Amino acid sequence: MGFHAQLERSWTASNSLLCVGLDPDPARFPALLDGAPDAIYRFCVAIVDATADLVCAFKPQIAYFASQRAEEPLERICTYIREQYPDVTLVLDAKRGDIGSTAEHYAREAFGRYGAHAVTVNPYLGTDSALPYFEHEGGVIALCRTSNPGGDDLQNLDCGGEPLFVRTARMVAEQWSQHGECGLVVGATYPGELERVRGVVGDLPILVPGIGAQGGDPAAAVKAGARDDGRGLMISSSRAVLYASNGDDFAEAARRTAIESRLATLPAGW
Ligand SMILES: O=c1ccn([C@@H]2O[C@H](COP(=O)(O)O)[C@@H](O)[C@H]2O)c(=O)[nH]1
Repeated sequence: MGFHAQLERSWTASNSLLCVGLDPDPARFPALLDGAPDAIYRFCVAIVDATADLVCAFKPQIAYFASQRAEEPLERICTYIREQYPDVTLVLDAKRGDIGSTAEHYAREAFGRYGAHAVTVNPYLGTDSALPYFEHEGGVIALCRTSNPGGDDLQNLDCGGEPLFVRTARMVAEQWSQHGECGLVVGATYPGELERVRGVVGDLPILVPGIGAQGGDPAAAVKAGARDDGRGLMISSSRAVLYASNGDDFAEAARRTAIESRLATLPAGW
């Protein structure tokens, strides 16, 4: 099943726009996992089990695993999500971008090694850098207007009468989408830009990080970015859910925060 069909299935099954990000930081783990064998895997699986019925997507961020030499646990976590929660979409947050011959390997990493339904990419190298991903079934989610303030440095530069992030959205919707299934990343911290991107990209899915720890307003993100049918968004929160408690109750606390975040991101009428 392709990325878009998988995501529609996830929205139907969960009635949720919430995506939980898996950004495991052992320094913030509860004491019961301190120095424990396989702590990253156990932490992530506990979070996944506690929140899977509340989310449309999980989004592991690869740097948190690679910096801990934990790519092999990440493989097992991805397999676990795919096997135990087939209704949930798996987005690998990798933000790769390189020339085609190297991008081929990034695509094999995301879709072959980790079995992601979609992967985030940096679009800066242009259309040919994305083509190797489209040799696979998975989706390509391009950075468009990132959630950090410094995103303005380049993404808001004038680009022939429109900001670069709008030009990026247009490129993905009009050119990349001819080759395969796409989406975009727009931060919840910039609802005005999110609304503008939705106006350019039609029904394409938008991954929206920036609620929770980064302070984005979930309701404003839904209002700005949801499609007419209320779908179209994966609104992502990582640290606020993962580290809701650093006690033995971390999984229950994560679930409580995920329940609140799901409610805060429910479109009107759902
Ligand atoms: O524009 C972007 C793109 C990606 N991210 C990633 O999302 C999570 C956010 O974590 P929080 O703890 O919810 O702030 C993280 O993995 C980032 O790498 C983003 O924040 N903004």
